[in-house]
Amino acid sequence: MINSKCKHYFNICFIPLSVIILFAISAINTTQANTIDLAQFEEGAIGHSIEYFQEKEIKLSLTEAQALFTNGVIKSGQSDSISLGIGVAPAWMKFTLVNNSMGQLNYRLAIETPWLDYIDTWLVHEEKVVRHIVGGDGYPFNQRPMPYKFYAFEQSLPPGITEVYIRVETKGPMAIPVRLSRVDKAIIRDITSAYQYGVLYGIMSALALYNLVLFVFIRQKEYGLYSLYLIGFVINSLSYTGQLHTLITPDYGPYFQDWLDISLMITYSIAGLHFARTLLQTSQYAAKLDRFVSKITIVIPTGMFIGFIFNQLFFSMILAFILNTCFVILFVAMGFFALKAKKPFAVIFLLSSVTAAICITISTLAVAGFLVPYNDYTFKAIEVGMAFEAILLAVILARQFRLAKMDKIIAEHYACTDTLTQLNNRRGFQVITQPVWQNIIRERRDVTIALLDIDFFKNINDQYGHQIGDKVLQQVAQCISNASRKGDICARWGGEEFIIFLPETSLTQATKQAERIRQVIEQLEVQIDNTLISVTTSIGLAGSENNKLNGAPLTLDSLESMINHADNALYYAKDSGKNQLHVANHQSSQQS
Ligand SMILES: Nc1nc2c(ncn2[C@@H]2O[C@H](COP(=O)(O)OP(=O)(O)OP(=O)(O)O)[C@@H](O)[C@H]2O)c(=O)[nH]1
Repeated sequence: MINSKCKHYFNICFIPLSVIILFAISAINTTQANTIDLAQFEEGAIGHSIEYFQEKEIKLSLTEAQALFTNGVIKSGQSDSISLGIGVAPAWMKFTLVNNSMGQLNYRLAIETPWLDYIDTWLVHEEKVVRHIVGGDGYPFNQRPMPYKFYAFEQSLPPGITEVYIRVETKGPMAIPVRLSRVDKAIIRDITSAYQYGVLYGIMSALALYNLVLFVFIRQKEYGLYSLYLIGFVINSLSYTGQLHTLITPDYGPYFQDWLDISLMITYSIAGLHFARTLLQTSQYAAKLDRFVSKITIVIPTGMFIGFIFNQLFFSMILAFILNTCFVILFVAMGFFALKAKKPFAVIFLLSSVTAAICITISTLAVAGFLVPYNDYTFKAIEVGMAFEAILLAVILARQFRLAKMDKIIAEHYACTDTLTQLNNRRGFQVITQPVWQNIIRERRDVTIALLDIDFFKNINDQYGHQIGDKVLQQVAQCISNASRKGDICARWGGEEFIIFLPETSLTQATKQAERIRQVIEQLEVQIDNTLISVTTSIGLAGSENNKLNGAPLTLDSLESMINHADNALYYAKDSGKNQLHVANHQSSQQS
């Protein structure tokens, strides 16, 4: 017991731990030098090589900033991404590039967060400003240094020393991951990145679409919410990685883009939380948590909307970050509660949510420049984690779908089966015979109905008791089933009465068949302790000859009248002394 529990928890922790180790290994490739020697530098984040300070109140000119870099209090970058908080004063950064070769070297400089509003870069060579590059998402797309998802520009660096000064001003999070790459390397990285995002978004979009189709046809909430969650995440990811604004909303301006970013951020969180509530049915065993989740998805968006009305981006942004953090924590919490309540799929859900939480934390810390190094792997950890989560959640939904289908099949089976005899019940008989009947009419075939009733059954009940009566019913049903042909449809019609539907059988052929069954039952001996009980049956038969019943061609409605004819024939058989077969159409009886 303990072992299997340990195994469960080990499973939950193993994959997230592997992910952490992977990222820790990837962290080794970081830049440490203060001055960058281009002969030994092809590409990478250069936060460790940056010196920086923040403006106090007055906007500084380049000359004033240069003076402060020489005489003022400056800090050295301690991580790959310089991170200073949300809504803080503009930052100045400086680093030095050394080209010891004889010729020009082509490099690209990129700041890989798309939400920095105003970025100015000055390249100073031999104490002269050789280029001033203006950009940031505060500018329309066509005014940016290059048509790229982030602030980026390319430059031929002459032999000697080039000092780079960057000023960044933004209302959003001041996370500044500066990356320097040789242009050829940057292009290869762009292509690789496009493929990686293509695969990630492809998987997630396919899952979203598939579940959307399921939702449209099945109308079960969790499929729709899951789909919304994934679509929301993909669009949000496109937006915060700058790709959405490059492709669709390039010229809508920073105001639109900022509000779109935070709206998308909460959309997928809300859909995700409601999806988890519905899937895990938390209201049944974690009512308080469930209510909290519901409330938070109403209160925070309302607060953000009020912030929007009063144009308080900072306020709404903080609320969006709170909701996003709650989303990660609550997802895991719901998984734990579900595991405690022994809900099906809780282990898989917890595994997926813990992995996603770890990956989201890795990406957030990497961009914030805290503990986790900033690199391609750590920046994309969030997408990898979410894709992993999306696949596991899809597995849960698929298994749930299969179980629901099996439940339906089982329910249908029970609805159509007589529990005592395991033959079809009246409903089962109607369900099964309906398509066969249609086929018979279409193909102008013959069919016969036999109604069987156990003789003096009340006496058996009275003499031996109801339980023994049940046993007799079971054995008679077994006899009928065994003696019938493969295509015949047998059912318990009610009480001690049975019906057999004999397709492709004319009345003449069926008479022989029914007589055989009557004889088999007559020979049956049900053993109760030391007593042997014998029973007989009376049988009424009605059927078609040359696809006609009483001279009229069979129609869709003739099944009911054929059963009525068989019932009348049975009555006649009973009335004529029982233990005999009577054929309705021929108005004659056949005495055993
Ligand atoms: N043990 C048992 N008895 C049942 C069940 N369903 C119906 N019966 C009994 O079957 C008996 C049918 O009695 P009757 O309709 O008088 O029929 P009969 O005694 O067979 O008389 P004839 O049909 O005229 O030969 C009743 O006593 C019912 O209670 C059942 O599921 N189990």
